[in-house]
Amino acid sequence: MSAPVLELAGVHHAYPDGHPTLRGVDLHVHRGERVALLGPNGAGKTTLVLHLNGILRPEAGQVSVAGLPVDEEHLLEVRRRVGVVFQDPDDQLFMPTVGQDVAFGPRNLGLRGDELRARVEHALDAVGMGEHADRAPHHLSFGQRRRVAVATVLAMQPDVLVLDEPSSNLDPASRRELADILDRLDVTVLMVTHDLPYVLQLCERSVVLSEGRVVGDGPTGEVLADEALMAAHRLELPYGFDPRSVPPRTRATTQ
Ligand SMILES: Nc1ncnc2c1ncn2[C@@H]1O[C@H](COP(=O)(O)OP(=O)(O)OP(=O)(O)O)[C@@H](O)[C@H]1O
Repeated sequence: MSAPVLELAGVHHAYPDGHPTLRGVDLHVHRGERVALLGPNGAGKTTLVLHLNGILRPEAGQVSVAGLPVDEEHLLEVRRRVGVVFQDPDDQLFMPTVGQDVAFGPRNLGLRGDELRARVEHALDAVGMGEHADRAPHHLSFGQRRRVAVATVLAMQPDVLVLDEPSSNLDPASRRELADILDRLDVTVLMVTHDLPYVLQLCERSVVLSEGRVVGDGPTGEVLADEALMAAHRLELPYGFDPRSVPPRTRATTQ
């Protein structure tokens, strides 16, 4: 089996106020996997994500991406390889047009001309926004802005796409459209979410984080059917939703 594309080993973290957030997290994600990171409010999910691209550093333990330690020396390469789509697309869109926003990252990598144009087109097409390259991001709907935020990350051709609450604030149609888009992408995914039906649809594996520790990790159908685990960590499926009624998502991982 090849080295994991994401690896956290014994990761501890506390914010400057001393509040401990991660208490010895071990997590391996292999290429091709789609993993949901679940857990109650305050479990440490966003804190964990911020360790993947070096915004936060562990007090103890190691984080590595595609075999590279997340440290000062490897930061640029790590940030190319892990693309994080934050919850608010407006944190990621700041250029006058959609096309310029999507071009921003690859341009910083040195791409120019036809190569840059092709990269932008491909990323916008992947999220169904190819027709909108010349529009101003602030003229788009929230759902369209979230898709463009995904495209800004895809344009970097990351090894891992990390999504923080991808379905939040989307109407049902936009939620479904984004699920279809994510389902078609051929990239390793780590998705932080409270939307458990989304997880059943998109992620074959689920990891449960609670009070800064991994307390569950397994096939999504099994994790969500574990009533004791779910109740202990404030995870609730919509009323009447039976995780066993959804066929388990299976994907071949390239290991
Ligand atoms: N900048 C900060 N300074 C101090 N404490 C923080 C900071 N950011 C988060 N925390 C605390 O760290 C803990 C973990 O927060 P985090 O945002 O990682 O949780 P989460 O699992 O992503 O929660 P949610 O599901 O609500 O988004 C919480 O107790 C939170 O109050």
